[in-house]
Amino acid sequence: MQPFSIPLSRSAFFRFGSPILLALALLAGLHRVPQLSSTSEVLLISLPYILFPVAVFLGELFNQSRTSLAAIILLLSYYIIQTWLQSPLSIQSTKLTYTLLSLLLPLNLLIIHRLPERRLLTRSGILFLFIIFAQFICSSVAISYLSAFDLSMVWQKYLIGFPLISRLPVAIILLFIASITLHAMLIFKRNQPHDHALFISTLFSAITLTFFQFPMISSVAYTVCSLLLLTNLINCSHELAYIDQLTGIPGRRSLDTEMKYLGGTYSIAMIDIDHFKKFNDTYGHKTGDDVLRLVASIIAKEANLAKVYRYGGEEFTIIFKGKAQADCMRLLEQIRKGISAYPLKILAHQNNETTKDAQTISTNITVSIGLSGNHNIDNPHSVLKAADKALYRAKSNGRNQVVQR
Ligand SMILES: Nc1nc2c(ncn2[C@@H]2O[C@H](COP(=O)(O)OP(=O)(O)OP(=O)(O)O)[C@@H](O)[C@H]2O)c(=O)[nH]1
Repeated sequence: MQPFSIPLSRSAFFRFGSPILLALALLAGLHRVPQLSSTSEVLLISLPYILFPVAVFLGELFNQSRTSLAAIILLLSYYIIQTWLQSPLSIQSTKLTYTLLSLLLPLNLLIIHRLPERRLLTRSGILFLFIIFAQFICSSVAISYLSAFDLSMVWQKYLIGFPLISRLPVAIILLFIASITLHAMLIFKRNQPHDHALFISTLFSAITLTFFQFPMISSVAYTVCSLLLLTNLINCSHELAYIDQLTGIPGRRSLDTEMKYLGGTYSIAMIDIDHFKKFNDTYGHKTGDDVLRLVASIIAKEANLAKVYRYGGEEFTIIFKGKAQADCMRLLEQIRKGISAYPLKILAHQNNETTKDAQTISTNITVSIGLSGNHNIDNPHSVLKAADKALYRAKSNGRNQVVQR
């Protein structure tokens, strides 16, 4: 179950909508490309050569190797465009290079989804890079061989084009549309950072190759694309630091940051799952993880506007800004009752922790809650300590209850 408090920048709508809006803005501005000085032109042409390697490096640093691979492919395709596609497409070898690049690029970006999220220099990463290299060599050989023949008949017969809109054959435009749709569907289905990265890469390479007749299109579109990939990676690093990976809600670091800025009236609640060790021991660690995710999502949903954090282990913290202790009791009781009444259907993995051996069981869990407001306490850490003491009392009073300071 997914947590309910996903920030806008990580939502599927944002990950889908923001590149689309930028792409539309870019398309709308295509006819109005300003006259650039030669220095600005050189700078613009150089930007993707600088930004994509940075994206490869950051992707490796933040364990996002699929984003790194996408950046490598885009860097290579940009090099091909700048080196071999600056002559008119009426030249046979240029046309062949353009067609092969437009065909292979979306296919390779699709393949990346199938690769495991490992570092670049592991077996799957090296194998993929070798396949890219092999494609490059085979394409070069094919282009130099086929350039000797007149292929205009084949071109017209099989790759029908609309020269007024695009130099790209309709079949390849359709391939781009299909792969963009697929990447978009994956964003809405599972919303992983690399789904966003591959969607961006396919979208902007499609724009470049479809509207190839516009001057500087590759430099502008690839620069926007590399900046979006970098933004995606920076977002990932923030997520790694501040979001708890298991439950998807903010983690301890977020809580520590928030505590520094707490002022005025506020209250803090500490929530602890009862007999959680027993869950792990009886049903296995994976079931324990499922329970943690579920409890996090129930608390995040019920807490309304209050901020929820995973404090660590099976403990959660809620910060109620602007609320005195007494004002939080009703909501906390609601959370406690909500969790204890939840008909848990969990996959019990037993001793052998494989999904195949798992069976569904129905059970219930309870939580104990300690609450403290900041009345007469001078700093947030002491308030949290007081809430923790109240939680301890809730445990020793028999669990499944809310106790205030
Ligand atoms: N599955 C899973 N278990 C965790 C995680 N973090 C901590 N735990 C387990 O949480 C359990 C906490 O157990 P205890 O602190 O003894 O508390 P308890 O069993 O909940 O008992 P009371 O708090 O006294 O009701 C330990 O078994 C930890 O291994 C996690 O991320 N996943």
